[in-house]
Amino acid sequence: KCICASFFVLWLIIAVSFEVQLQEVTESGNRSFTIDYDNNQFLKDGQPFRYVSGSIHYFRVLAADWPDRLKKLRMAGFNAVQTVVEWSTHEPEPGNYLFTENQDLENFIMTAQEQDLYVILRVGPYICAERDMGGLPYWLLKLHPNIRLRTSDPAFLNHVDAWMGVLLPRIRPLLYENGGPVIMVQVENEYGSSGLFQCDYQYTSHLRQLFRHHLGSSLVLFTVDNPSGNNLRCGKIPEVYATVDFGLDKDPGQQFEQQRLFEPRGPLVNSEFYPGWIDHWGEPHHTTQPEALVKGLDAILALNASVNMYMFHGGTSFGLTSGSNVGSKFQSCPTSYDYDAPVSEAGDPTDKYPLLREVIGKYLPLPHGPLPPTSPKGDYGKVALNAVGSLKALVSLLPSVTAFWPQTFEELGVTSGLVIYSTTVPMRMPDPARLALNDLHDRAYVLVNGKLAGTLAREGDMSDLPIYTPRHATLDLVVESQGRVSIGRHLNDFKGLTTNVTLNGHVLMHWQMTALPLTDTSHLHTVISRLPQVILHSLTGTPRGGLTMYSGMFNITDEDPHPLDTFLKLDGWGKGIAWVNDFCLGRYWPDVGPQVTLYVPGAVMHRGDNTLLLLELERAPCDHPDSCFVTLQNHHQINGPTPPEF
Ligand SMILES: CCCC/N=C1\SC[C@@H]2[C@H](O)[C@H](O)[C@@H](O)CN12
Repeated sequence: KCICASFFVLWLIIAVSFEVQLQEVTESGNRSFTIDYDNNQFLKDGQPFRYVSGSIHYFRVLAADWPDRLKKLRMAGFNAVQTVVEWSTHEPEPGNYLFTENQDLENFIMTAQEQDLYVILRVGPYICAERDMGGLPYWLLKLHPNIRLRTSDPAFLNHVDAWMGVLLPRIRPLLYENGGPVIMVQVENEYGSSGLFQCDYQYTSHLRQLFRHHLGSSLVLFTVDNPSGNNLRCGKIPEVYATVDFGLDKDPGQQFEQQRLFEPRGPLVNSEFYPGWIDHWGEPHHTTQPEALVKGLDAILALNASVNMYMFHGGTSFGLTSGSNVGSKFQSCPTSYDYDAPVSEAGDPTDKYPLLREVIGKYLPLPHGPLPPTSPKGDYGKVALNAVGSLKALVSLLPSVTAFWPQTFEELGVTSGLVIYSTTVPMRMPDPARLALNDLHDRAYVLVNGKLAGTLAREGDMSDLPIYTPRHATLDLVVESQGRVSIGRHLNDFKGLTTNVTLNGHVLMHWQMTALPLTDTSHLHTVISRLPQVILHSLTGTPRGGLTMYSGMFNITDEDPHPLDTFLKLDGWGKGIAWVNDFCLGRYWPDVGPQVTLYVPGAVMHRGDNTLLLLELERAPCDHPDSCFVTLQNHHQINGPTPPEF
């Protein structure tokens, strides 16, 4: 009798406990994801939950490859994916919203759910991420030249409200409580840590209210800041959970002590644990040792913390979307966003991958199944190229603008690409005359009467180029944007000639400006198709083959239903932009590295004839037709030699 009574009491306790938990979950008939401040943990449906997340940015991977990359994240033992949402990707021009194909954010989120992953969204509006202007659309500078970005400036907030009024209603149905995988949403990005030196609490509080209005009151909102100095003091938003970010060189215990100063209770969270770091053109590729990475992750997980690895898979800044930084000098970011991540830019598991799965397996149940293999790569060999026209000849077919003073890219309505600024030297100058661009953003090729006289760079001395200018000489400045600064006080990084140009101290006026927006090839195709009219001009822009368009064809006869990923090797080429079919692969600059190949996803090619287009700005190995080629090879080279003089 005693035993029966004990069993009954035990059963009763279990039943009541289960009922209480079920009550929590189904009280409002919804699922729940909350913070348990009493036990310093997350609760999912009332049960303790810890996430081990990896960052994959959907806009740095083709939609065709999302299932593969997300599956690799899950099979590595991670249970969540984190991505930033890039405003400029979805609204390239005011009111022009893109949410399809490679910009189909909802599809990415639902694909993650299909791969048994929760989703953590960092919706900005500012995201940093080494993107052009930190993900903010360039047209904010066009519409409001004096705008104060990332503040409560109405010129900024009005557009933020409109953008979030489009984005957040798309996200609400995908929240965990509504049946979707989205468990948390981040407000802004490192607001206290990204060198703004302004703590506009009106701005950050406005964002909190805006997010609550669109996403409801129960969603976990969070911020992230580097936990040094006063960062968290400036970045913490009342009623929004503060998390930190730090790399494997830091002691997790000490870093989380900083978080505890602002969140005395609640889960420990490292929102960005780095397996690599930012690369810049002309610097060595940053890497970390697998053992150190695993040891660092183990130490974080042993503290029962939740963590996101930034990046799990970095992918590629296709097109001209990569940003830049301004430290001691201007530093532009390469097209590859490999980040020495556990899954390489081309989507292959690295030697870090199995080690991470092993350490995560100490804390979370691992999915069963074979580890993903390295995918085969295409070796399509040499592609012969021919010059199709000098840039100057091509540009002569485009509409231009005249103005007294030089205008910026933004004033001309150019997101990214080139602007050719032309003027006539008004008077006879002593030879040589000193050309000064004063504030060049970012790189300029200087031509006098159509002949290259020199190159000026923002990271160099742009204020003293000796040139020989006959009377009434034509001065052309081919100016390239290398990506807007993505962090800090230089975020409003206007591109082009942002101040006056002087020659021996004389201010040059009366400029003709021709924009060459380079976001896709449809524009260039139109121009090139009118080639016969410009064939009279010299085919190449400079004696070394720079400032010239080159085109070639390659045929893919794989029996494979689709072409294989491959890598574009540009031996002997200098610096430029490459397209395959109508897809802009991005900038190349093998002259300075560290990447000397461009990743070419199989999804941008097709069986049969494919076109390859290069806009080469500096030099081409085309003195002889036999040497004028590039190679599509089966391996990537992203830590190539960096010349000391760069
Ligand atoms: C204290 C300076 C912190 C700068 N933050 C960086 S540099 C690399 C990474 C990415 O930009 C990421 O988008 C940022 O959130 C954090 N971070």
